[in-house]
This record gives sequence, C-alpha cells and structure tokens, in this order.
Amino acid sequence: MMLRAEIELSRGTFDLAVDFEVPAGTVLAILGPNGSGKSSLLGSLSGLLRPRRAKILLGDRDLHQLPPHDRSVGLLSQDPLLFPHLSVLDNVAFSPRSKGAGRAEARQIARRWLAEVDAAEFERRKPAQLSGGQAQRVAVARALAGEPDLLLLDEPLAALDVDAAPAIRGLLRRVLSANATRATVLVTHDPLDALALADHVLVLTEGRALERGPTREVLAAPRTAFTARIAGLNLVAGTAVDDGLRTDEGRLIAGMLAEDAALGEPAVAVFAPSAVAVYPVEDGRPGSPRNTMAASVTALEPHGPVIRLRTDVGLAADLTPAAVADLRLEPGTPVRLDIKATTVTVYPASLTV
Ligand SMILES: Nc1ncnc2c1ncn2[C@@H]1O[C@H](COP(=O)(O)OP(=O)(O)OP(=O)(O)O)[C@@H](O)[C@H]1O
Repeated sequence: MMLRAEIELSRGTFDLAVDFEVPAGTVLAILGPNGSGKSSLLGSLSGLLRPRRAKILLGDRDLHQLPPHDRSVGLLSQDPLLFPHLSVLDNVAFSPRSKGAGRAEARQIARRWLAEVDAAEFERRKPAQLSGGQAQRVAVARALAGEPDLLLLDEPLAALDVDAAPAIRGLLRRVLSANATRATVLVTHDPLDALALADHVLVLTEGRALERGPTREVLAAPRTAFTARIAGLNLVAGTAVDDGLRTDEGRLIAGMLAEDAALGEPAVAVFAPSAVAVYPVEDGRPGSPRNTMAASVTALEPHGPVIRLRTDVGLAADLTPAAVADLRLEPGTPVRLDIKATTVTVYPASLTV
C-alpha cells in the first residue's frame, strides 16, 4: 500500500515538518544526524508520538486518526525486544495472535516466518538462549508475521557486531524485495544500508527534509554538505561477478565482494573519491589495466582541504591543490583514472533502483 505522510510535530523547542511518499513495495531510507528528528518521524508513523498536525495515509486509511494497535504497522528496532518469558515460536506467534488469529493458526504462521528467516531450529528456545544475530532474525520474523502494510525499521543493524550484520542485511533485502505491497521506512545513519536496502532516501536535518531522491543519485551526487559528508561516494552500478563488478557496458571494476553480495545479482561498486588516482593521459605508466579508465574533467570543487575533481564518466577523485596545479587540471582536461582494487567494495544493490 502506498504511504503518503505530512507530519508536523513539536517536542519542546524541536520542530519537525516533513512530507514524503513511499510507493507500495518500496523502501524509503531516512538519513540524518543525531537529533534531526528520525525517531520523532518513526514515532509519528507508529503512533507512539502525537503530531500537532498530520495526515498519514496508508492506502485510504489515515493512520493519524487510529490508535497504534489498529495501524497495521510492524516495527523492527536495533534491540530485538523479544518477550523474555515466551519461546521463540510464541514471540513470533504473538503478532498474528494480536491480529485475531487463533492459537494454532498463529503458530502455523509463526513457523512459516521462522523458516523464512532461517531460524526454525530455535523455535523452542527462550530469547536469552539466542545470540544477538539469532535474536534479530526472530525479531524480523515477528515484525513480518503480523503482515503489516507498513514496516518501520529503526537502525535494524546498529546493535549487531560486524560478523552478524551482513547476514541480517541480506535477510532484510530478501524479505523486503519479496513483497510488492508493503511500504517500508528505514531509519539509518549508514549510507551503505540505504544503498543495499532502500529505493529512495530522504535526508533529514533539524526536522526538515534537506534532500531526497533515488538512493544512488543522492548518495553519489549529494547536493548538501551533510549528505556529502556521510556519502559523497563513487558508485558504479552493474552485476556482481567473481572478481568485482561488471557494468552494463561490459567494463570490469575489480574489487572485493561484500559478504552479502550474490554473484549475478544487481550490485554497486563503492569507493571513496580518495581511492581514485589521476594521471595525465600521456603518462605511459601502467596502472592496473582493469581499473583504469579514460575520462575528461568536468568540474573542480573545493572540498575541505582537498579539491574534488568531477569527470564525464561520473567518478569523483580527491586531489591536493598542489596536484591539481601540477597536472594543470581544468574543465575539459583529458585524464586517466586509476582505482585501487583493494579500496573497492561491491555491495548488493536494492533491486528496484
Ligand atoms: N521528550 C522530548 N522532549 C523535548 N524534546 C525532545 C524529546 N525527545 C526528543 N526531543 C528533541 O527532539 C529532537 C529530535 O529527536 P529525535 O530523537 O527524533 O532525533 P533522531 O534523529 O532520532 O536522533 P538520534 O539519531 O540521536 O536518535 C532532538 O533535538 C531532541 O532533543
């Protein structure tokens, strides 16, 4: 179901005023610094907070007029928040039960979701007998077992250690892309989570939407200083292959595959502008033949202590002002770009971007 939200909320001196849409079957990521209003926005959607004025249309229902338990909203936060006294199975069955399913039916639905998140073997355990990653799997199953029309993900990977996070990110990708009717809002501070999971992003600062658009566009070509600081990454789209990424034009970008990238699936090669070396075209120095490309300078922008070079192939490179002067770079100058393979990571891309 399509979500259309207009929210105005005051908390003390803080003021949130934002509007956005999330088409059915898509994921909107909300990115923003601490205190920008991300939790306030989610609280308004779930019904934990009462906006001063709001219209939150999910399909043709206005959630703002409904109590939290009637909103058909599922929430997954960084803490799995499982009921400690209930078994894993009954934790998951709780969602369909609270929507009116009988005990046997609720358990049947719960078993299906536990299988879906590869946690069927834990069904008899109590939450205290699970690792952080296992508990989060169960929490994903619980959030989805109620078949919510709107799913809210509040930093779902933030509390997991680096070993568990890729598996849960992969699981979320799978369950999010398998559903064409649910709308999902993801709050995260990690641009890579947005890249892997979200179709669109909205950058929130001081309670206002500063920037919004398709994930890859916003992260690759940020228009505001905040987004540039958290993102400003080079992103090249294509398909994950053994030794990196193959673009639609057939170019190979050599790099390391993230743990949750699957061969043959849509993917994005991600690397910082500082990982791109710039040489004059006449320089015969052999770079890595695979990660070298010819380009032409389109713009030079001061970026803190460095100069960010933009090129006609869509890649950015960071150079010192001295290097820019040495290479006599200006718009139109032809250059050779070298990307170090060890700095390139290939992440799964959200399927619909
Ligand atoms: N109960 C409250 N009373 C008054 N002000 C509050 C209250 N709760 C939060 N705020 C203020 O509202 C603003 C937005 O907070 P919110 O928690 O929504 O931000 P956030 O983007 O989720 O931050 P974080 O990333 O730190 O979780 C902050 O300036 C905060 O100080």
